Amino acid sequence: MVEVKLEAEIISENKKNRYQHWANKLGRYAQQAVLYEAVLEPKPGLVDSVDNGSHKDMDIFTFMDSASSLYSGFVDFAMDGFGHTGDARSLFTKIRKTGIQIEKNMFEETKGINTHKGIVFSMGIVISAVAFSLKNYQKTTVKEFPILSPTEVEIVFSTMQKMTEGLVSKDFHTLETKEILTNGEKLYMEFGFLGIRGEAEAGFPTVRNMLLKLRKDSFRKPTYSTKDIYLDILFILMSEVQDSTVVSRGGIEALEYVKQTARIFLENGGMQQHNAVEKIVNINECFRERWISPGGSADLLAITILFIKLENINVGG
Ligand SMILES: CC(C)(COP(=O)(O)OP(=O)(O)OC[C@H]1O[C@@H](n2cnc3c(N)ncnc32)[C@H](O)[C@@H]1O)[C@@H](O)C(=O)NCCC(=O)NCCS
Ligand SMILES: Nc1ncnc2c1ncn2[C@@H]1O[C@H](COP(=O)(O)OP(=O)(O)OP(=O)(O)O)[C@@H](O)[C@H]1O
Repeated sequence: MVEVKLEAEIISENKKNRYQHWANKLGRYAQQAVLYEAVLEPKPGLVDSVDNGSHKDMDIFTFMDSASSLYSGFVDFAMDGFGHTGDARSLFTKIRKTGIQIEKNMFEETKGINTHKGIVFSMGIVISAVAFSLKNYQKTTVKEFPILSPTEVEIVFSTMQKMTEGLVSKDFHTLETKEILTNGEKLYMEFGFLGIRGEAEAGFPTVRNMLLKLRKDSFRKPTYSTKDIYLDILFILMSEVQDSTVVSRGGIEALEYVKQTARIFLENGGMQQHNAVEKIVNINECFRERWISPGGSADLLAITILFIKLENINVGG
C-alpha cells in the first residue's frame, strides 16, 4: 500500500530533519571551540600543547580525550533547545539533566579528572539558548545552518539571562545543611563569591562585551594571527573574570594578582609586543609557582570562540 503523507506531516518531518542537521552543526562548532582553547599556546597556568601549566593530574591528551566525549552531549543540548515548548526557565531545568549525563561521560573518559565540568555547564546554557532562539526567531526554512546576526546574538544573550534568573540564590540557599561542598559552593560560603553561576545569571557579560569589541574590529592588527587574537581575548578575560578556579587553587589574593598581571600585559600592548610570547612564558612560570590556573577564563574563551563562529566574525590575521 502507498503511504500517503499529509502536508502538515511532511512540513513537520522537514522541520525535524532541519533541527537535527542544525543541532549537529552547533555540536561541531562547540566542540571545535573547546579544542581550539585547549591547543592554544602559550597559555599561563593552563594546560596547553606545550605544558600542563599548574596542573599535575592532566595534560593535553586528557583534554583531547575529554573533548571527544562532549560532541553528542552538545548535540543533545541543541535538540533540548529546538524541541522546547515551555519558557526559558524550564529549558534550563531540562538542560541541567542533560548536563549531568555529559559530566558523567566526561569523568568516565578522564578517569575522574575534572577537565570540562565548567564548560559543560556554560556550553549547555549557550547551545540550548541558541537553538531555542533560532526556533523562535529564525524563520528561514533552508537546511544550511544560518549565520547569526548581531541582533540575533543579542536575543540569545537575553534568553540566557531569562534561563538562569534566580540561579545563584536557588543553587546556594541550601548550603548550610549540605555535607560535602564543591569548590564553588565553598567559595560562596567563605567569601560570597558567585563564580560561574554569577557569570551565567548575569548573562555572560564578559563574553557579550568582548563580542562588541570584536565586531568593531578593534582587535585586528596587520601583524596579528588568529592565535594572537585568541590570546589577547584570554588576557582580557583574565583581567575581568571572577574566576573560582583561580581562587580555589591560589587563594582569594590570587584573583587580584591574575587580574593585575593580565592588565599590565594588555597595557603594554598584549600580543603586539615584540616579546609577548616570552612574557607569557614568564607569567606561566609565576602562575605555576603559585599553583594558579585561570580555568574560568579559559572556558569563557571557548564560549567567545563559539560566538565568533556563529556570527562568522573575521578573526584572521
Ligand atoms: C555549576 C557547576 C559548574 C558546578 O559548580 P561548582 O560549585 O563545582 O563550580 P566551581 O566554582 O568549582 O567551578 C566549576 C568550573 O567553572 C569554571 N568557572 C569558574 N569561574 C567561572 C566564571 N566566573 N565564569 C565562567 N566559568 C567559570 C571553571 O572552569 C571551573 O572549573 C555545574 O557543574 C553543576 O551545577 N554541577 C551539578 C550538576 C549539573 O547540573 N551539571 C550540568 C549542568 S548543565
Ligand atoms: N586548558 C585548560 N587547562 C586547565 N584547566 C582548564 C583549561 N580549560 C578549562 N579549564 C578549566 O579549569 C578546571 C580545572 O580546574 P581544577 O584542576 O582546579 O579542577 P577542580 O576539580 O575544580 O579542582 P581539583 O582538581 O583541585 O579537585 C577545568 O574543569 C576546566 O573547566
